[in-house]
Amino acid sequence: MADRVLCQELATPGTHYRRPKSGMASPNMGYANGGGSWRAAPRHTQKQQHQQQQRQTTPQQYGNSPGTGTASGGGGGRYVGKPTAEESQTVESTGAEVVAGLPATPRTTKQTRNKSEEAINDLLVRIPDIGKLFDVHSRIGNGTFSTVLLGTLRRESHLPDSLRRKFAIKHHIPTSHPDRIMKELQCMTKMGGTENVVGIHCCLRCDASAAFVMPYMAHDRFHDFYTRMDVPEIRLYMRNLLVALRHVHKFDVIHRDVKPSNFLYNRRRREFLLVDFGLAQHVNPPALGSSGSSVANNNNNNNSKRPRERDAMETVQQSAPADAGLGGAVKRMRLHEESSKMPLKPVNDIAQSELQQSAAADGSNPVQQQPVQQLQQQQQGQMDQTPSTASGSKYNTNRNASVAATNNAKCFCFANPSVCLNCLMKKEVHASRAGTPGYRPPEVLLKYPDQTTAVDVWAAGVIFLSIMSSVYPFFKAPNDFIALAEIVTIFGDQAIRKTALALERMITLSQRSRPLNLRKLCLRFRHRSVFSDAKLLKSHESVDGRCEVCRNCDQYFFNCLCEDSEYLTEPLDAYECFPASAYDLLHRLLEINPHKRITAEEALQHPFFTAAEEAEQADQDQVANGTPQTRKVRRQRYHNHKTVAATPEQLKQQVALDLQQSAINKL
Ligand SMILES: Nc1ncnc2c1ncn2[C@@H]1O[C@H](COP(=O)(O)OP(=O)(O)OP(=O)(O)O)[C@@H](O)[C@H]1O
Repeated sequence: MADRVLCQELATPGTHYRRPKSGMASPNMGYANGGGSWRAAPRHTQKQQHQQQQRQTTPQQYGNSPGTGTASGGGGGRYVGKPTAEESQTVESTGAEVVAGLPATPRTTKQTRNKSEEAINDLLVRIPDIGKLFDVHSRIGNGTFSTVLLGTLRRESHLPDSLRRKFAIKHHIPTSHPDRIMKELQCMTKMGGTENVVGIHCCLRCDASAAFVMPYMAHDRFHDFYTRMDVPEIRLYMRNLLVALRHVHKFDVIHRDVKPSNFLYNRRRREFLLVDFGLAQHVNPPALGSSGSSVANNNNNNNSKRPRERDAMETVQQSAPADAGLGGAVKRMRLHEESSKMPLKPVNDIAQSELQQSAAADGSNPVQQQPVQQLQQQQQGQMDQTPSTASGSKYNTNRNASVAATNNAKCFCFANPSVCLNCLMKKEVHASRAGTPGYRPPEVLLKYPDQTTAVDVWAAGVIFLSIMSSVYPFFKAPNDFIALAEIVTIFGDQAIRKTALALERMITLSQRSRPLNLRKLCLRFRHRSVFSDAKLLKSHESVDGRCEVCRNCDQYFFNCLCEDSEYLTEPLDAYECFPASAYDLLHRLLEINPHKRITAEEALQHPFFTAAEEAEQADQDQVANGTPQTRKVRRQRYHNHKTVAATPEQLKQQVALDLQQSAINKL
């Protein structure tokens, strides 16, 4: 059982540590393997992995060559301006540089340029109207189900570059299901264009191909800024992300794919944009109680599927073994049930709708307390999940006839090469797992059917964790079981067990694991070069060259990350760069239990944001009143914010102090 998996880079790469002779696990050990035992990952291997990762994420640059964009449009497609300073630093999620103006000297390889041209040609051939309306310049993003290209209006081609409006044209691949495209479109028309949520200008369709025309936002690449932001900028980034989520959640919509590449950020202009509603889903309305009555609602979850990274709806009984065994190669795409079939609006209707912010947001969040889940059981080698109770679940399927009779029946699967009859008779559980690996919350990994907007809040927490720890991606597991094990490693087994119980899921773990301290984790990662220094190890080694390793976190004792560490660890205060409230917010965003997790709305009221806002306000007031002490006050506040809280108790006290401080500031 792989319930203790050290997340990536926990063992610090780059320094050579002697293996402890005590026989304890070494910090050089990285992932647990599929069977749950620790697999040694020597430092050089980790380094290689890291380098490989770096290579994978090395920016590919796609400039638009002067010839692009003219496939069907004659000379009008040439885009011959120079990039502005701002534009030339913009990037796309796959690492491609988006040169919004024409690069004087294309900096792309031939291969990437070809890909960009291929994408342009493909779009213009499949939807010829695009070529009549737009000059398409380059590919700016490439996802599983779409390619995003940069376009400008042909009728504005006579204007100087700086005056030509830019558009992001999202070209859906023809195999994308119309319902999925329709839902994405509906999300954007209903919610977009405000509060950092991407809007849509129009949608063009020709036969099986569809393209969205969205406002283009030049943006920076997460890779380039996540380690460079100071606290005010982190605050700004997180606030804007939460503002976007609050807006989306007001519509009872779960974005389901919150990750850095879907939250665009233009550092210079301080602009933000949440994009990609391809996996968005409506929160299930409250259960009707009677068996089988809400199957259609449940089916709403199945609205979007991604065959590669993002796996959407699968039945619990099918999903995990295939994933685990085949590394994600086998993906089922059960596209669309009757509830999601809606006629597409005529193109013109959509084109005219310039992002009305019409839909009333009542703010209610019908987070339903889920009725009892039906029994289901899996034997996955590493982990069993068995719902603890049985009764009238709304997720009945055609197998529901004998449910009452079989729910409490004994299971005979164990040690048998087949699923026992009793288990075969159990109802299927439909739980969406749409989303990007690494950002899936515990409830998704536990296959809890009644997922809410808390799914997005967890993902925001993972982004925050990446920023605070300077580790991106933070979680990187090959399948959902290891993903869950990574979470267990950090948050401890108790938290997961309790949540599983609260969600009426059962999780069996082979060993216990105490939680790590998030502050220690962040600072230890952030300053990995310091804490992994060979000299530091040397200074802690005994005369015979041994150094004790913590059995729980597998770090050398002086770097122990455990919440309740029994060791005297290296002091971290000197390296502190965050206010205590940042850790508190991180804890709340990454609350294991989705029912207890903070909402985006609440998070925006957290002292991490409010204390700073009020401090700023007080500063402004003082300036307005001509008080000469502004700088001193600011310094004092900065000092306050730097105050360190080492334990959870101190952390709470610190947050209370922050609150007090903000109350004083108000006065
Ligand atoms: N409005 C926009 N302005 C600028 N760039 C954009 C815009 N929309 C999308 N992009 C770029 O295109 C990339 C892919 O867009 P999007 O996520 O919508 O496509 P996708 O096919 O769903 O991708 P993925 O499968 O990776 O999520 C984004 O990460 C971003 O870099």
